[in-house]
Amino acid sequence: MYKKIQEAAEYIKSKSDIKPVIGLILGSGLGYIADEIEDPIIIDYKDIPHFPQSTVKGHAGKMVIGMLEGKPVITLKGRFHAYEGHELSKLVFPIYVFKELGVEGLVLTNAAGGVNRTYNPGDIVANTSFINFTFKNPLIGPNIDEMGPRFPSMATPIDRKWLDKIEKSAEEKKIKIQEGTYCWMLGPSYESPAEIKMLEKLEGDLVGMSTMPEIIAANHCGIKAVAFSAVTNMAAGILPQPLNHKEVMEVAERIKHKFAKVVKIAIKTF
Ligand SMILES: O=P(O)(O)O[C@@H]1C[C@H](O)[C@@H](CO)O1
Ligand code: HPA
Repeated sequence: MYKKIQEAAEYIKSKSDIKPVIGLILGSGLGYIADEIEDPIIIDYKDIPHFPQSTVKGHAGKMVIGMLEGKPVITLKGRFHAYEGHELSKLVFPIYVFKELGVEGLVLTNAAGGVNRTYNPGDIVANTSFINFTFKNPLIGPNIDEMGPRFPSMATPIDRKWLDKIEKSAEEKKIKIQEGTYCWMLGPSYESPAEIKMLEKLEGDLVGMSTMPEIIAANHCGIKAVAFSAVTNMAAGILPQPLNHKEVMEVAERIKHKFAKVVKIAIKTF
């Protein structure tokens, strides 16, 4: 696997002189943040050796490299989810490619359902802890020793000092960031109301179908990470209406200016 990571990284290096320090992964409907990158180099996933392909609406399948907030960044407009049928190790392939390219900080974003009843659609919530309700792990298989140890710690999944700086700066700009525990579910069906009741009892605050595998890989290979949810809907059963991906995309679109500000603060404060 390490050879494949190196080959992907070599291809990306051949396309851009920029050495990215921060990686961004943009969740459902959140890809617009990459449009603000200056002098962007855009690479199709299909051209990168061994890279998986995006199959979900709102995930463009393009890598964008350039400068944002004065820092060199590499961005994925579109991530990989287990429900698309990707092998679990493929979900985190880009994180290892980032590491190989020299990335030190990772900003993850996702669209999520609000389990915590104090949230509202449109809120931004920093993911401060994670519960794995898939009982699967992207590190299953031979360990990539060049990337990290067989048994990495998940004691501090996100970088608390970095998040403190982001929250302080957001507060000064009157942007509210809440905190919560993100529950990783497999999807692609949204949860049943009974599952959401279970998550509530277990003190989950957000529910989604991504992000945690990327957090695990970042912890494995020693990249500092922060993660933010756009609460696009209240989780199943909290409100009477059924959920749909169109609504998820619409709410992500509605809060795009606020969400983009948070991502830019994250880049600036790293
Ligand atoms: O990639 P993210 O986690 O932002 O996407 C969420 C989870 C599903 O892919 C989709 C469901 O609407 O949005
Ligand atoms: N559940 C799972 N994933 C999601 C949701 C949800 O309610 N909203 C956006 N992504």
